[in-house]
Amino acid sequence: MDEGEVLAPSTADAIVPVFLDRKNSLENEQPKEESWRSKVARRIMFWKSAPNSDKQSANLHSFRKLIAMEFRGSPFILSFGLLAAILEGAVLPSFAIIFGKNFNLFTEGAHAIQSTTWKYSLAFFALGVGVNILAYIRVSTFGVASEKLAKNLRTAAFSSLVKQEVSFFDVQKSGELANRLSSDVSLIQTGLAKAGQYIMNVSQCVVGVIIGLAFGPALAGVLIALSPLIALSGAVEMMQLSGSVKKGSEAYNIAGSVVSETLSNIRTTKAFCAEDYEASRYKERLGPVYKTGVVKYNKEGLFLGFSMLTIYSVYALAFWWGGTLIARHSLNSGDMLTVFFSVVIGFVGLGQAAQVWPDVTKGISASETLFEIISRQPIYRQICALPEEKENAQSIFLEHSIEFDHVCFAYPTRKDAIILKDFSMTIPAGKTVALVGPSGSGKSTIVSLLARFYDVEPGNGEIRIDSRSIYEYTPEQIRANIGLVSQEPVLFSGTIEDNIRYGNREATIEQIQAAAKASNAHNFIMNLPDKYQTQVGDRGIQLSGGQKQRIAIARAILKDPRLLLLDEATSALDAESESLVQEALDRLMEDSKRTTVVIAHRLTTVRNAFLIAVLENGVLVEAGNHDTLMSKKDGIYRNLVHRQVFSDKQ
Ligand SMILES: Nc1ncnc2c1ncn2[C@@H]1O[C@H](COP(=O)(O)OP(=O)(O)OP(=O)(O)O)[C@@H](O)[C@H]1O
Repeated sequence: MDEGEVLAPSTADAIVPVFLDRKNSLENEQPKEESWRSKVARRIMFWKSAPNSDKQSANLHSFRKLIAMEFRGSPFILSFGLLAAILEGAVLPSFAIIFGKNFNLFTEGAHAIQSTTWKYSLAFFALGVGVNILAYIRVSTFGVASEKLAKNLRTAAFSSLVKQEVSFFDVQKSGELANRLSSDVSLIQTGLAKAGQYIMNVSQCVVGVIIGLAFGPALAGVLIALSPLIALSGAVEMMQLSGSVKKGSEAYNIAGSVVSETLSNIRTTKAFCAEDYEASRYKERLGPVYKTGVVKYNKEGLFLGFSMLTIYSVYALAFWWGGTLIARHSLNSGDMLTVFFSVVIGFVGLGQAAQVWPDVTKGISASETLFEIISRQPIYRQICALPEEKENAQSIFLEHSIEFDHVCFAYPTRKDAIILKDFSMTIPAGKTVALVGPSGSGKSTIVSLLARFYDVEPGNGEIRIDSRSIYEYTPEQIRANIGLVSQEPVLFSGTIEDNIRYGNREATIEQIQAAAKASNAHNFIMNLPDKYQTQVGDRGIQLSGGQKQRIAIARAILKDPRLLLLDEATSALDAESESLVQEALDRLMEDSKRTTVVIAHRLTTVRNAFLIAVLENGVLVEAGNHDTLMSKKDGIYRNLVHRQVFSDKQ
């Protein structure tokens, strides 16, 4: 196979799946003749989710997956529930048979009533006991199965979500995704629970109609012929109701956004004394919710009344026709009542089935969007090395250098804005390299490319680690060797110990304390009432910026990474915190096995770096150590340093 050859997904038997939607750039790619490329035979494979051609087939597909998932999870429970639902549905109209027979008995005189009526009473009681047991089995089995399904779906969706590439989250709103896990799964859960009722109702309808036809086809036929009328009135009522409910919830969603926005930004609201303003904004948006509610209840009353009128009209006709048949001796009174009640109970079942059907379909369509998340494969660039080369790549990491070779990069969401322009730089292993330059010049972008948060498109330059393309490693292999401390240290709710342990989940408490000591965090932690067991609050809100930063550094120390990425780790701190954090960082950078890329706003913190790279608008404009760059008359770095010294003095 030629170097740089691209295999179609069907022919590539990739070791690691690769996902990239960059057809255009591929077409333009001109593979360069480079010696490192000949070291490994490799293939590039591209994968893209096949678009769903047809909504209905997608729904059906998701439904099948859902059922398969459910049966895999709890085959016994659900089969048992299904059987119970069918039997329960059949029992309900059967009552009409006993009712009809008992009625006929009442016309046969006192002796017959006294000697036989207890049998019918017993039969009624037996049906009651049967329905009781079957209803319990149906509700509990479908309920348990739906809980189990919800748990499985949430787990699968969440683990798929966290595996997606970073650019996925640039497009998708995290709130919306979280909402899917909550509301879509609830819809599916309700759908499944209601499916039990639906099956029971359908069985009730079928058995009711069969009994009716068996006992009095002439009457049952008329009732069945009128059933579309009942169904139509019920459907109109349902459509009106669901339309109003949708409008109501849409109106409330608009109002509800004020609540979530205000509560999540409560500090800003308070700082601007905007509590009353927000309250009145909420009240104003609740206006349409109220109006929709008024319309909804008026319509509900009107259509309920209309549907009741239709039902009673059908009853009236049925009794008139039933009476006529009795008068003609075509039907006895008991059978007339059996037919009437069994068919009516059947219709009631049909009506109830129609009512729960929207919940079932909502569950099915929610499963479609959820399965989209579950089955989505992350898109990233991967060059698959031969197995032995791959193994080698994992065991040796960053022994020589990192090279950026004519890298051009634009973010996937803003393809027309080129952030890095023909950027080349070599970072020797074991050294500290600083990136400086004005805001927006692309410093953090370089860190993101190293952490494989984003990938450089083929043909737009290369990033190499020890002369091997960074894309021969999987993102996980790279990240396992990286420690990232960012400007905004992110802590998770939990204890301080939990947060430091994030760097190495196998670490002992002694190792955690050693890391905290090295990051100058141990002393402040020991002064807290619960020490390492102190809860840091949501996103670490109960700690100061400097404290959070030192915990983030302890986390990075515990990981003991080969490559340390410090993205303005001290910029938001006061002088005292900064010196404590800087001290911790210096200690972390000291390790001769560790390579460090540091972005620093304060240039005093990077003067000891082996190499300082100055960026402007994504272009490397200067590079060298502090002394070399300071010796350059009118040098950009020199000017930046002078400007900063001047502003510090002021
Ligand atoms: N996820 C993203 N999607 C699209 N554009 C982005 C994204 N992240 C950054 N950018 C853009 O890339 C450019 C470079 O940003 P970058 O964060 O790399 O700059 P920087 O030099 O680190 O800036 P600062 O010193 O302010 O952190 C900016 O114009 C920014 O708007």
